[in-house]
Amino acid sequence: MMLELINLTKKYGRYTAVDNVSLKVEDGEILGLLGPNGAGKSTTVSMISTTLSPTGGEIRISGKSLHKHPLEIKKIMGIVPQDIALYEPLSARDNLEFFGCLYGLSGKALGRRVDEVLEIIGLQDKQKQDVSQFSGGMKRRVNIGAALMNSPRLLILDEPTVGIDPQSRNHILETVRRLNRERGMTVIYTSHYMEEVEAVCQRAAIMDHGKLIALGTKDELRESLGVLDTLTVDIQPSGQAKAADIENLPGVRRVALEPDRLVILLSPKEGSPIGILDALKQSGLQPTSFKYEEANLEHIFLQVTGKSLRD
Ligand SMILES: Nc1ncnc2c1ncn2[C@@H]1O[C@H](COP(=O)(O)OP(=O)(O)OP(=O)(O)O)[C@@H](O)[C@H]1O
Repeated sequence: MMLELINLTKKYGRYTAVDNVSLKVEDGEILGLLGPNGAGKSTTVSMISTTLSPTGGEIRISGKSLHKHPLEIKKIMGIVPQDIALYEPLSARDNLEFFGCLYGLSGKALGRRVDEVLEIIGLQDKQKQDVSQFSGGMKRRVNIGAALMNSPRLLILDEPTVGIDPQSRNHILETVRRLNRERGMTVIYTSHYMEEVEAVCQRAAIMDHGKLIALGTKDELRESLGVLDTLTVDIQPSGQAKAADIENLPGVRRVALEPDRLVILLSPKEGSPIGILDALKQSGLQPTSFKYEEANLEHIFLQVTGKSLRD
């Protein structure tokens, strides 16, 4: 077990920003931390990175209490904060060297690690340029590089792709996947972008009003929350469909009947699209084509928080 939060709580006066959150992150896992603005994601991440101290509860990393062993544990963590913290007049290489020194590296070992990290973040060609000349996306990559200098086993990224160009964004997503795949790095990834979390993370934790309200793989969340999938079936315009008949099929929750199309909301737990298509054929309808859309994280999020992530 890489990380365990046990009843983690943070209060500001009477306001509870993180409310009794418990969760476990396995070794080698990428966990997405999702939530609308003010949900408590950054506060949670700041407690894990020791920049904030909890009001209650406990954080364990690799089985050890963070409160009791902060220095030892910080050696295995890399934190990429939301705000970029670099020395603008220095080059990318000098910035990485600086962070390496903070982690106690020096001499040849430092030089080697800087080369490795420049390769990981894909900025070997630009290593001599001052960071002040970099785009937002390139600065973000150097920021990630700084967190990688001590070869962390647990990497925590707080909204790493906000407001950057698509090329750097793709590079960052691929870097996270690569670090996880090739080095078995455990990653916590907070984001507003649902498709990023779907593309990168094995599980997602959804927070709202300081509470953890859902946790699991996309399929687990769909199942446990009863989120509905959508089956759209094109039918011969001459076919006679009766909404009532279709609504009685297993798993069907709602049917919209159009002259040449049926839109069916289906519980994946209780019914299958194949079963419905068969039943439609048997009742004399002729489906000409169909589209099945599984509920994605965006739908799941909307259902559990009642909000869209990009409000
Ligand atoms: N120092 C503080 N004093 C009082 N309230 C605070 C303080 N810091 C944060 N909060 C409040 O705690 C809540 C959680 O904030 P947090 O930054 O953790 O949310 P978040 O999920 O990271 O949102 P965002 O995506 O906007 O960063 C917010 O309502 C915020 O206003």
